[in-house]
Amino acid sequence: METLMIRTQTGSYPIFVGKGLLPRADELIKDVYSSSYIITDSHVAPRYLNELEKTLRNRQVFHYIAEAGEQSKNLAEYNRIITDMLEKKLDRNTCVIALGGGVVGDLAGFVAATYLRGVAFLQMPTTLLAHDSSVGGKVGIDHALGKNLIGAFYPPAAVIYDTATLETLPFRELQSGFAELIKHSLISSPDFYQELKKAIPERSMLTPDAVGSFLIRGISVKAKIVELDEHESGPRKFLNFGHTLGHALEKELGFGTLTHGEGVAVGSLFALKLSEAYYGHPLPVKELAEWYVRLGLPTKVPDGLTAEGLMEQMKYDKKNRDGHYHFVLMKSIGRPETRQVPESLVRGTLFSFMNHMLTD
Ligand SMILES: NC(=O)c1ccc[n+]([C@@H]2O[C@H](COP(=O)([O-])OP(=O)(O)OC[C@H]3O[C@@H](n4cnc5c(N)ncnc54)[C@H](O)[C@@H]3O)[C@@H](O)[C@H]2O)c1
Ligand SMILES: O=C(O)C(=O)C[C@@H](O)[C@H](O)[C@H](O)COP(=O)(O)O
Ligand SMILES: [Zn+2]
Repeated sequence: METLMIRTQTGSYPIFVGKGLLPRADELIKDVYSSSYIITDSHVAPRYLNELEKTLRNRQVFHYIAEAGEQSKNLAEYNRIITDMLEKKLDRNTCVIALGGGVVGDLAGFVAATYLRGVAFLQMPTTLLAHDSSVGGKVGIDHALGKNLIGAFYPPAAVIYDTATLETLPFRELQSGFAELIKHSLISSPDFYQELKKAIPERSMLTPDAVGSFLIRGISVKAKIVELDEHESGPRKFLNFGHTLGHALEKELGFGTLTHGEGVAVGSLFALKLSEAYYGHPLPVKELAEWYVRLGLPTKVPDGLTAEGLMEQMKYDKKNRDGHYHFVLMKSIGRPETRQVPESLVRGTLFSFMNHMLTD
């Protein structure tokens, strides 16, 4: 097991990473609560819920199983969970445990942040993508008008990441999580990016064991940025690289159609194209696109979407200010910057991005 401590101005918490941690959850959770309330989903529950419940046998343990998928990250599901907790008369000495991927983590975290004005929260991630989502305290739900528009910063008391759970992850979810790991490499260092590309050049090499060796590195990139700027007034925005278009694609296609990582992959290519247009020098867009193709990740805006629809949707991005688009751009790999980008440049680059193959 490896342990990373994340220390911010508002507190600190451990991130435990290793195989076989699920049965050790009770030992790793230091505090004792009157009740544990596990929030999980319909794919994770049959595999891991029983195992977790058994380890928490000394407490009153409840669970809630949401339908798997992004469609559950909304106000209706949030309301059902809060109602269930209230009906069970759970008090403030309750610990909400998120057992699952980023959807469960974001939803359960928002429940924990708001139930009786806040109760303890624990993250137990089970997807590769959740190496990102379980760390840093961003919790929230989607609104019909856009992604993650309702939420809070609410750090967990601990993250317990049993990487053995990645063995049962569908391959598409491994690809999706890998896109966020690539993002962590892109925003941090050309060396990390090249090492990752060399180790996992294509889909047949993308296995839980292969990514396992880079997990701590990815988590460390995230943790260091969060330590500097927990509430996203500055450098934390870099973690949002590729998300402006990515989130718009997820929403416009209908939540759950594209995985989050697939959106981030296409969004990252667009952000690089926009960076080329903004700075006026070439960047390795084709190289990244070719890597995504070998990994089986998308590189294009899916058919059926319009540039104007996406321009409109990107207006909901939380980085924007005073009606202007703000993007995370890349001067070169490992050198992200947040910039206000003129609407005409965003529109022109988007039209061209939608009408040309990057890999030609
Ligand atoms: N809070 C943050 O900082 C942050 C960061 C990145 C992404 N996110 C959010 O995370 C969400 C995406 O997370 P995700 O990709 O983990 O999606 P997810 O939670 O929907 O999980 C993906 C799929 O895998 C299944 N699954 C999970 N663990 C499994 C396992 N071990 N074995 C078999 N199946 C398993 C789930 O049931 C689901 O069908 C998005 O809503 C995104 O916005 C949040
Ligand atoms: O932790 C962050 O900060 C991130 O931006 C990480 C992203 O990968 C993640 O998808 C996050 O949920 C996006 O946040 P949002 O503020 O753009 O909704
Ligand atoms: Zn993300």
